[in-house]
Amino acid sequence: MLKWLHSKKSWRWGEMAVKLDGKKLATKVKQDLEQKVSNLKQKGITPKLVVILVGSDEASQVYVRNKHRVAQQIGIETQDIRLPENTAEIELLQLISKLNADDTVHGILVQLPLPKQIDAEQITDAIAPAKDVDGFHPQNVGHLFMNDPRSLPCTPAGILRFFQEYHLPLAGKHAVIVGRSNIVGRPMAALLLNHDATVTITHSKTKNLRQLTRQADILIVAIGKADFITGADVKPGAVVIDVGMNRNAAGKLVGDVAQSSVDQVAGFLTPVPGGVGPMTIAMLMEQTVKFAERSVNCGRKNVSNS
Ligand SMILES: NC(=O)C1=CN([C@@H]2O[C@H](COP(=O)(O)OP(=O)(O)OC[C@H]3O[C@@H](n4cnc5c(N)ncnc54)[C@H](OP(=O)(O)O)[C@@H]3O)[C@@H](O)[C@H]2O)C=CC1
Ligand SMILES: Nc1nc(=O)c2c([nH]1)NC[C@@H]1CN(c3ccc(C(=O)N[C@@H](CCC(=O)O)C(=O)O)cc3)C=[N+]21
Ligand SMILES: [Mg+2]
Repeated sequence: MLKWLHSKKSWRWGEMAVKLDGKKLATKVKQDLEQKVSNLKQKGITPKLVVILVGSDEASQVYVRNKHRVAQQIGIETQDIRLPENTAEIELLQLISKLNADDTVHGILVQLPLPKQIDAEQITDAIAPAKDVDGFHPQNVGHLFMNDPRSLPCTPAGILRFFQEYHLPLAGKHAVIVGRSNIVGRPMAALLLNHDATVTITHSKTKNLRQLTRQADILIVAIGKADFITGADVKPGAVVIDVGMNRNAAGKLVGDVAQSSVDQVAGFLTPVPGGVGPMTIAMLMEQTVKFAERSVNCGRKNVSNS
């Protein structure tokens, strides 16, 4: 269905961009996963994801709730661990070490951002690479950059899935990424490079950033500033991926892209909500199931933390 949509489409002036429908694609991913989970359950294995949330950040609570809801739809077991804002780093490290050693746990996710007394790097380093569903552990980051990925960060993985589903070519395309965070911009760059795109990474110190975005065949925007990219910054026909999640003055969820103006220029565009967000969660589920499946292939019931 989505494939058909794209094959009939070529971009023309004055046409609106094709919407890259993350909600729909996530539903498809989830249906495939339901089958895989049911196969695993017949072998006596229930995929299990543990999500840890420290403190009471409001946006984080919404995302964590969404993760549990989607897991439940698919049949993935989740454990919801809430810790107070003033939790000490050592307590969180001890909890992670316990979960690393627990053979019934296939994936561990510590929701970011963390309160300031906790060093996020210490925490990502502590999660066993084989249970690192976020792909944030330095070992997994290294594998990704060496084009031998073991665990992919969910947001870049979800974005890649759009290109595959809609048959949008990557090889030789100029991809410009706005933002260089460890969770989106940097791993996205590595993933696109692995797929033979020519990648430019831009950030707050970049000079003439909008001259670069206008050259992009593929534009990925992940900075956290509403309406940062407008139609004037986009090459006609480009694929534009809006990763941003911002609340505007009216309390409405908006991305980093001025959607109505970019819609007139881009060939393809992800909406907010219903674009990258649902795909991020779908990829988290997919990774959890993969880790659980690997535990079967190892001839044991569960993955060890080595
Ligand atoms: N839909 C989803 O699944 C997800 C959405 N998000 C959303 O994406 C957005 C980005 O998140 P995240 O990557 O964690 O962001 P961070 O805040 O960690 O990083 C922001 C990046 O944007 C750059 N930046 C900030 N302002 C500008 C500017 N004016 N011009 C150019 N670059 C700028 C920063 O540059 P510098 O490095 O120089 O400071 C930095 O690299 C947020 O809105 C977040 O909520 C995030 C993860 C998943
Ligand atoms: N360890 C860790 N891993 C993450 O993957 C991680 C994280 N920390 N911290 C925060 C960011 C952000 N993130 C989102 C996930 C889902 C939606 C999502 O479901 N968005 C919906 C709407 C949600 C709403 O209505 O507010 C949508 O775009 O349609 C958004 C953002 C994961 N992140
Ligand atoms: Mg979205």
